[in-house]
Amino acid sequence: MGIIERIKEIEAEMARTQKNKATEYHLGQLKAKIAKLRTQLLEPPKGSSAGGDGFEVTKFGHGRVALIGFPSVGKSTLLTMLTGTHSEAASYEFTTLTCIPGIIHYNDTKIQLLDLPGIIEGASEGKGRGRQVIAVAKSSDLVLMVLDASKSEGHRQILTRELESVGLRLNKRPPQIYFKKKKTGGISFNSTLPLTHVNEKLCYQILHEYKIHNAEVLFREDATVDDLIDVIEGNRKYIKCVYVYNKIDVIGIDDVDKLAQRPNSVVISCNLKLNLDRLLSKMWEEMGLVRVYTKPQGQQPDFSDPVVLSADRGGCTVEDFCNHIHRNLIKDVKYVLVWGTSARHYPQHCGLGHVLQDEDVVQIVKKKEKEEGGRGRFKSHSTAPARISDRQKKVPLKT
Ligand SMILES: Nc1nc2c(ncn2[C@@H]2O[C@H](COP(=O)(O)OP(=O)(O)OP(=O)(O)O)[C@@H](O)[C@H]2O)c(=O)[nH]1
Ligand SMILES: [K+]
Ligand SMILES: [Mg+2]
Repeated sequence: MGIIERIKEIEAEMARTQKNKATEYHLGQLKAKIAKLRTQLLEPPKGSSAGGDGFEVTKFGHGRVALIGFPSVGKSTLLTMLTGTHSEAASYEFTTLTCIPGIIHYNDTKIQLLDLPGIIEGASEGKGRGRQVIAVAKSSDLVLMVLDASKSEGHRQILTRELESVGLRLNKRPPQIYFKKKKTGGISFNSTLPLTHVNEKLCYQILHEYKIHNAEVLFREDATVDDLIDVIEGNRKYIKCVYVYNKIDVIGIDDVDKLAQRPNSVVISCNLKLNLDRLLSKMWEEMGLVRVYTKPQGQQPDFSDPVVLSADRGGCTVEDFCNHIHRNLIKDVKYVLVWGTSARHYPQHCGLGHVLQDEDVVQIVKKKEKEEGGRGRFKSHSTAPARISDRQKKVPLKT
């Protein structure tokens, strides 16, 4: 029997089993069995080079966003509208057969947008190009799940299930469970608060299923069995998702209103160019990019070319900022001056651990420079600011 059939069989057994106190251990065990099989399913078949027939697209820009959705919901139309790169759109399904990258220029940053073939139920098990599409989703910083506003809400659930079954977790943060395998000592099970979903025995049983007999487990939140399995598997990818309801031109205003009020959702119409600005600003917000402008001593900051940092990827501290400019810079830095929302007063003297925020301006004071009387060797890009916000106007030239 193949892995998919075995998963189906266990799912059927779970559906048959009544949920109660007496069956919770058995159900937990079955969940762990399915999780193990799904992980097996993700491993590339023996003898094949990993991801050989995937959609290899080089990462570009400050972040990557993937368009995921059923066929003909308008993914390609949207890519063409937002990036200016043409991607063929037509009224028949599976018009797009590969991955097509475009670039969104927004807030002085470049974001790579990827158009992809439509996926359908069963994608995670290899239907259509589902596996390749999902692999691209996994490599992204944000998923835009494109939905047809006139179609059933069930599509969103089906797609979410497909993505979840391959280890993607949308709009969730990693469970607050500390888990560490040990060589000896048995299982130590602790929690910092009362648990309502998992007890010691259930935890043992799940670990037993994974043949783990020595480990430290500490629950820091009232997590579920599924959370515990996610932590044990350790290969989950936590990714943000915005639900994009396209084609609102074909539904009534009341329905548009309802969809717009759903969490993490944006309603748009590509045909009528409705609400695309809102989509872009939501996308930007969710990506959590932090633009930091460098200010050479005695000059205007360069407001056209920010250093772009991200809390999720690489971090946003002064140290991360310095490493971004040059990997050897850090050892010469004495302190930095910071203007912007992260500063308590202007300018604030900050150390390497200071966490920067979007649109901060930073001047680096080097160890040597100070001794030499502050002659800046720091690279200046331009003196003419391209765009100055009110906050940025407060940065004095002289400093
Ligand atoms: N009414 C309406 N139709 C739209 C809108 N956006 C796209 N369409 C139409 O929907 C159809 C499918 O658009 P595509 O962009 O090809 O959709 P897709 O999701 O890329 O489709 P596949 O590549 O086949 O998965 C086309 O006929 C588009 O003209 C919209 O806002 N409103
Ligand atoms: K299409
Ligand atoms: Mg398409």
